[in-house]
Order: sequence, then structure tokens, then C-alpha cells
Amino acid sequence: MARRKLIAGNWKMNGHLDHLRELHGIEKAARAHPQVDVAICPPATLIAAAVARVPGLAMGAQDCHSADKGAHTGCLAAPMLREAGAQYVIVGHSERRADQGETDEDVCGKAEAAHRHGLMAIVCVGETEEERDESRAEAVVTGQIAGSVPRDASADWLVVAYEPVWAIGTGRVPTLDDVSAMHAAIRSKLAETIGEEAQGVRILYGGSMNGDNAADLLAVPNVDGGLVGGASLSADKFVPIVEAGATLA
Ligand SMILES: O=C[C@H](O)COP(=O)(O)O
Repeated sequence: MARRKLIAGNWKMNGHLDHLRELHGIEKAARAHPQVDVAICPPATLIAAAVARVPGLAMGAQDCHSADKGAHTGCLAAPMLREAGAQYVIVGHSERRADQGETDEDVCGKAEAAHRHGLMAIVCVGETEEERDESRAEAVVTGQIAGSVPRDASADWLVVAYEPVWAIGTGRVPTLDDVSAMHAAIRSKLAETIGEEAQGVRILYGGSMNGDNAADLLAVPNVDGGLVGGASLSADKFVPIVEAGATLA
């Protein structure tokens, strides 16, 4: 099944208003390559300003609460993010699973909230270095899929991102064979979890993706895009990844 590549940038807790200047070059690349989907997930405080500045570029958030409103100080609900102009929301990033103790059940609830409010949910999974060293990577990741993906999910609103924790921000990347094996395992677990819809769900790779390795990673079977951290912070570094995706589309 043909799946449109998605190149998504995650700015994490980086960037102020002046950083939005980087979005012009990224928007230009997105317009030049309409065969790929491009999105940037800046800090939530910047979403509305980013949408106003580059209306042609999709924006996403980095987290949402599972509830639509209520007494949850400091949290943001999916309808708020939608109102700010977000089209995507990352849920279950490993940094939140580690820093905020988010469980698979929490992540599943967040993905459901995203869907209720018309956001594409990017559900993140990935093993730690210790888990890989103990040959438990596939069991951990497929377990995260089983626990974090809502049973009624469809390719219209679910994206999965495989991000080995040890590859995030380290410059280390798994072998292409390892990426291929894990993405195939994720597709197969998705099929068990949500049935036929699994064939249309995009599975992104994330972890030290850059302009030099993107073409190879994006050519791996079942790699339908990238979730890019550090290299998404500047147009100069992100645009080559978009171009690599466009060449393969
Ligand atoms: O969400 C993005 C990932 O955590 C990847 O980050 P990175 O590209 O800086 O390794």
C-alpha cells in the first residue's frame, strides 16, 4: 500500500518567537515537494504564532492531556491545541515516558483525545540501550504498541514513531537491517492490534536522523518518514531531510 512520507520536526523545549524565522525555508521546501507531508512541532506557546507566520506549513504539539478540560494545572487539552492551529500531536515521546512517568495506558488515552478533536496522533515507541543489549528490544516495542495504540485507530489519524532511546540526540543510529526488522515487527503488531488499517499507518523512524543519513533510512521498507529532533531546529538541516523524503515518494 502506498503511504505518503511524513517528515515531522520536534523542537522539544527549544525556540522562542525569533526562532520562527526558520519556518520560512521549511515552508518553502514543503510547498516545493507536495508529494510529502511536512510538519513542525514547536513548543505549544509558539503554535498560534507559527500558524500565522507560515500558514502553508502544518504544525503539531508535543503532548496533550487525555481529558478535554478540567483541574490539571499546567496541562494542555487536545481541543486547546486544535484551537491554536495544531494538526498533529506527539504522544508518548520517550522523554515524557521517562521524565513524567507516562505509561502505555496514559499514552493510549492521549491518542484517543487527539482523535476526538481532529488531531493526528504520533504515538512514540522505542527501547532503551539496556533493553536492546538484553535482546528485549522487539518485545518492549511491540508491547508498547499493544498498550499505547487505541483499538479503534485508523490510518486517518494514527502515526507511529519508532525512536530507539539510545539513538536520540546521540549521533548513533541503528543499522538499516535493525530498522527494517523493527519497523516490520511494528507493522505486524499493529495488524494484530487494529487489523487491516495497519497497512495504511505511517511508521516514522526517529533518532539522530540528519541530511546525511535520511535517504538511506527513508528507503528502508516500512519506514514512512522521520521524526526529527535536533536537525529540525534549522531550515538548513531540516530541508535536506524533506528533500530526501520527496525523492523517495
Ligand atoms: O522526537 C525526536 C526524536 O527524539 C529524535 O531526536 P534527535 O533527532 O535529536 O535524535
